[in-house]
Amino acid sequence: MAADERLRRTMMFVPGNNPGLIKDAGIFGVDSIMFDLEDAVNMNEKDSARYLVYEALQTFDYGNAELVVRINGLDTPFYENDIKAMVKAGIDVIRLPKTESADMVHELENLVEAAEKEFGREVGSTHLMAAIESAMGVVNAYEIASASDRMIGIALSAEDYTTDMKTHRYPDGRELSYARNAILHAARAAKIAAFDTVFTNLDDEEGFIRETEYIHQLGFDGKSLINPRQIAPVNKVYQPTQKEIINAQNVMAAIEEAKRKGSGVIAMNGQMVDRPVVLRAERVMMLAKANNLIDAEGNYIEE
Ligand SMILES: CC(C)(COP(=O)(O)OP(=O)(O)OC[C@H]1O[C@@H](n2cnc3c(N)ncnc32)[C@H](O)[C@@H]1OP(=O)(O)O)[C@@H](O)C(=O)NCCC(=O)NCCSC(=O)C[C@@](O)(CC(=O)O)C(=O)O
Ligand SMILES: [Mg+2]
Repeated sequence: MAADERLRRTMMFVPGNNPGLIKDAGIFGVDSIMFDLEDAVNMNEKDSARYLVYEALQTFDYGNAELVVRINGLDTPFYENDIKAMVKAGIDVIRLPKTESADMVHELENLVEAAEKEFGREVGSTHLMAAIESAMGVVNAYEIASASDRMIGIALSAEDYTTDMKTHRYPDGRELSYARNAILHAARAAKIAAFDTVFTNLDDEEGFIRETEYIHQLGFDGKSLINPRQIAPVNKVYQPTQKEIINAQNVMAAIEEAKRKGSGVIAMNGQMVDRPVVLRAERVMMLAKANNLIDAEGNYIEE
């Protein structure tokens, strides 16, 4: 699947030092599995965690999930070995933590390219994403997002970000308002995905759903998660309604008719249907398919 055609509603952290969680990470139906070599792993376990994740990538079948690894930061002694091992293992995406500038993305990209050549991987096949965890990262969000053709997304990391901003996380999320909007605009301008931050109170399901509805409304592609219990609520929020699916089907049919008539625009029930409307309809159909709401012919399946 091309990197930009994927749904990325759910990207779940899996601590790289926990063999049990690593082994079972594929059973929950998450869109992207993110093995963590950074903050979930103690300093004295950095080498063993890297080895564990490398072996897991050789051994286990994670189905259609996109495989992501969060490497250690560029200010640590670990990141070069992380990059080499993960590229050698054929990881889909490397997530750089605490990204503050385009230069950091360039440094990562150069090392990834060298590793691809060293281990016989196709140059350009390893995609990149950046976690934005500071005021400097937010200010430079667009230059980070557009720093490389390999970039598939940028993510807000609110735990470190709120610390950098000398605040903390509140239930209403107002402290994240500027960062969310800046990151979303940077991602959209660079035509890559935008991921909202983790929600760390596993017992506050209501608060989690409220936050997910809010970031869905803003336009985020999805969220970073810490636990499988968070997958189903996100998918539910991102699930299109029957009305939206039927409208999307009608849009697709209308634009086909327009094409037959040699036009890129047509009216449907008095509403203009053009390229942006079609792109939105295509995304609705993609989400409907992912939620098993349409059959192979694209017909709505009654629940
Ligand atoms: C929180 C808890 C200990 C709770 O465990 P509990 O066991 O109590 O949970 P339960 O619900 O009972 O688990 C039910 C079943 O699922 C299994 N299960 C649970 N979690 C699973 C999982 N993640 N992957 C696969 N499997 C899983 C479990 O083993 C059990 O399996 P079983 O026993 O067979 O039934 C656990 O979830 C966990 O460790 N989470 C990951 C934490 C983590 O990675 N933090 C670092 C990333 S954030 C960060 O760094 C901040 C950031 O950098 C972020 C940014 O950059 O975006 C920033 O600055 O903001
Ligand atoms: Mg962090």
